[in-house]
Amino acid sequence: MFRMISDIGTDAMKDEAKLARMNTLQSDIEGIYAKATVSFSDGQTLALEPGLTQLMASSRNYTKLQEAWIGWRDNTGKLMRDKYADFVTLSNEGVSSLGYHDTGEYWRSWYESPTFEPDLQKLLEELKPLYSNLHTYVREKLMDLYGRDKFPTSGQIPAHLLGNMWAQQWNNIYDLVIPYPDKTSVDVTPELKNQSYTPLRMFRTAEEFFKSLGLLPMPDRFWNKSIIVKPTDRKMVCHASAEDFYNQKDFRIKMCTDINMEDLVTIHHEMGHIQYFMQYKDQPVPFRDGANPGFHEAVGDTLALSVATPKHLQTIGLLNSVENDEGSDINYLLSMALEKIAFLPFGYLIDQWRWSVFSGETPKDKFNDKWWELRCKYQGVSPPVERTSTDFDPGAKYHIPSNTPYIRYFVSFVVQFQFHKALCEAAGQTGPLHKCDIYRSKEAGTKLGDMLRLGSSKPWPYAMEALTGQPNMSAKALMDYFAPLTAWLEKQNAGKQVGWQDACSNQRHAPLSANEQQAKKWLTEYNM
Ligand SMILES: C[C@H](N[C@H](C(=O)O)[C@@H]1CCCN1C(=O)[C@@H](N)CC(=O)O)C(=O)N1CCC[C@H]1C(=O)O
Ligand SMILES: [Zn+2]
Repeated sequence: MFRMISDIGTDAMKDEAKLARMNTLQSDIEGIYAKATVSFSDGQTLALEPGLTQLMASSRNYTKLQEAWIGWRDNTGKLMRDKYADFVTLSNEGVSSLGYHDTGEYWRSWYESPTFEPDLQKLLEELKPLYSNLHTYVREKLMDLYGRDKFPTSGQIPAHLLGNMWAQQWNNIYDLVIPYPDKTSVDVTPELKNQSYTPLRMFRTAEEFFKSLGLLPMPDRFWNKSIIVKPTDRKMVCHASAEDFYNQKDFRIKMCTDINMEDLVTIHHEMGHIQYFMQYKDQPVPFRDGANPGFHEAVGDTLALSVATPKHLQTIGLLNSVENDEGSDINYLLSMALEKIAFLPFGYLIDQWRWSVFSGETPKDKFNDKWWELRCKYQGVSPPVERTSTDFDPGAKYHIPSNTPYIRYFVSFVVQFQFHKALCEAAGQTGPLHKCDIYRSKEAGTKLGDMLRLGSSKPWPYAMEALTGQPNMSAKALMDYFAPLTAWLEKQNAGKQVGWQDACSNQRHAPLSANEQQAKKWLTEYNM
């Protein structure tokens, strides 16, 4: 039932005036986020999409990145803190009449599991070694590029250097960390541009993958009513989304599509929601949901695990040659780790923060301290500049002002590898999981479609068992997928300080002395 009354549901809020106040606060907060831009010292003013997103992805100028990072937070979160605190109070009052202690408890109830929180913690712990090894490898490369004196002695990576406004996924710094530069590079963004792909062609390419599995095509109304490019005549929240109009025929995507690989993956993500909406459209309305919210997030990403393979990209003409050697393999696995492994602590900590706010554990004057306590501890990222309690950095991330729960993405990034493994088996693929492409497999499509059609009519362990043969969330498929990379990273990091201290320190590393620089240069050349 999460979808129908995901915020509170009007029927839950007895007091009309309080409901009106809560909705006003929510729309004020969303309005701040929607209108925010950053004006730079050089006179340039950028909106989040495409300007700031492209800058965070492609700039290698430490100071420019820092200016964008601070400016975005000054013009979003910093303006929301007090309103958000009032919103939390009213949101909790709303759910208390539904019988929940607070909004966080209500949101967790959608997973229908008394062990949901410890299960999540166990998954994160299982995945921590792989994340720590990736973090260490990336940190070393960034220290070489930006200088050790920019990095805290406690081991975190400054959050503005990871190619993304929130450091949530690091795929945009792939070129800075690529293990074997002379081997196949999987980034097809240049090729998308060379072949003058348009947003529509990107959407048609995604649809063709779904149809190749025997899944449902996008209906005409979808193509007529969706908005897939940033409108020039009016303001629109560009953050990509997919909506179900609950009339069994109207399903739409809104997205300011940029011509790059990241957006091609996002298109699959959004189209995965549409496919789910359509597959369960004949269920009674209360069952027109995902089996749990994480399942809804995992559909499109699961298919994108096939689409992103060099083999598939070659099949659709976006990669002209595929080399089958260890170096190309590691290059590919690292690019996937920058998107999937890097995300895990981020996907976990957003609602750890929010649940602690809803429960009352984190009061308003501790909002930002708690946020950086979690970011430093779980994600191993640090703020580029000192933060104060009047900052409100959580508010700089879409899902906080839009009040969209986030643990669903952590669940999705785990279960999508279970789904991928099950569909690869159904498709009769036997090689390593990261090379599997289920393209054109009707067996895989039937298996997935059968699970999607259930909607939320069965408990999610039933749906999980129907698809994968067992009822639990498990990190095993994800670990199997990345196994070759794990071994390679451990070798790369041998002798290095792996990991970071829980708390971020303000102290930075001393710069290398001249002869230390020289020694490092020789070492690097020698290792080559
Ligand atoms: C880009 C994506 N946009 C969301 C999504 O598609 O989930 C949008 C905004 C919030 C909910 N939403 C919807 O479309 C829902 N209506 C879907 C549904 O009905 O369940 C997004 O936010 N992502 C993708 C990766 C991680 C996360 C991020 O970018 O941080
Ligand atoms: Zn989604």
